[in-house]
Amino acid sequence: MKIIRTKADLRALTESWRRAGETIGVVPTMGALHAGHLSLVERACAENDRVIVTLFVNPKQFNNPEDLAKYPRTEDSDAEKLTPYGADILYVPDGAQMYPEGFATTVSVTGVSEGLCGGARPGHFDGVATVVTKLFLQCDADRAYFGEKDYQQLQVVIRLAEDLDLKTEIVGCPTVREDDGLAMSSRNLRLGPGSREIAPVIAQVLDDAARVISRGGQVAQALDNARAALLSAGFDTIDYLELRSDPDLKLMTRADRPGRLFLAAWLDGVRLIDNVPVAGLASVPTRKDHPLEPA
Ligand SMILES: Nc1ncnc2c1ncn2[C@@H]1O[C@H](COP(=O)(O)OP(=O)(O)OP(=O)(O)O)[C@@H](O)[C@H]1O
Ligand SMILES: CC(C)(CO)[C@@H](O)C(=O)[O-]
Ligand code: BAL
Repeated sequence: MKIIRTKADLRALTESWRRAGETIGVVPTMGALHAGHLSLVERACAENDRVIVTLFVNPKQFNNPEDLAKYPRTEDSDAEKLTPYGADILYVPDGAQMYPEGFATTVSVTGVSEGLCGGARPGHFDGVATVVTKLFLQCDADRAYFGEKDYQQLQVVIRLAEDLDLKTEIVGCPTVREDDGLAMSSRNLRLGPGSREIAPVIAQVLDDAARVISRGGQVAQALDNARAALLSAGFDTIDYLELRSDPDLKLMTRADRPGRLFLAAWLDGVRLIDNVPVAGLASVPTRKDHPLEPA
């Protein structure tokens, strides 16, 4: 696997692959690779002739300077972890390659980017949409691979690829979890040992709430119970815990169609996110069954 740092070197390679009629898959990352990322790389290698993994900690998607400063940077071990997978290139552009002086364009997606992480991290999805559009074009990508752990991001990217008539097909991949259920995430590295033990409560409360809701239980009550369980386990703040329809991410107050529960919460100064599917009910309980449920 070659490490490439400039757009010009990348272009020379992608053009030679194109001349040979080869397909190109891209896996955008911010590094600190774990088995979640590697599952995307494995799939990309199975479905494309050539694979580019990108590593760029994108300043435009961080609304919190401390979060950006503390983001893990582990290029050498990332390159080592990728070696057995057969990716062709690790593309590591710097800020000047991505945002040269005078850069003045933002890609902004409405609708699916609103609320959830878009509400809690103002400007975040503009930064993501702008950088992934550039990465798809720089890599001349036929396919791009994204994890469902960042489900709202996946929907934002699907929308922008369709709206901008990009040729890149967006492939969503399931969330990879630790044995105790915690969704793998680069930010997990920042949890102390005590917090690491508490963190899987996120997956447990989401699973419990999803089960209650898909059996017809009241959404508001299930979410209140989940919030109480998180706070008593030691989480400091809950940015959001919401039921949204899937895939348009509209707020739902009952599971009358397929939906997802979305959660972002702070533990030990680290912001963790997760989501789980909620099956739509075949027969929807009426307002009479649940008089306290909001309409
Ligand atoms: N546990 C996971 N399972 C599947 N895909 C994942 C997982 N974690 C991250 N990804 C995907 O990997 C890609 C790159 O993500 P990123 O580099 O931000 O890693 P991350 O672990 O999500 O880090 P962060 O701590 O910033 O959330 C994204 O498409 C993301 O959805
Ligand atoms: C897609 C992405 C690499 C864009 O910077 C980032 O948001 C991420 O790692 O999920
Ligand atoms: N995993 C999404 C990238 C971010 O948190 O900024």
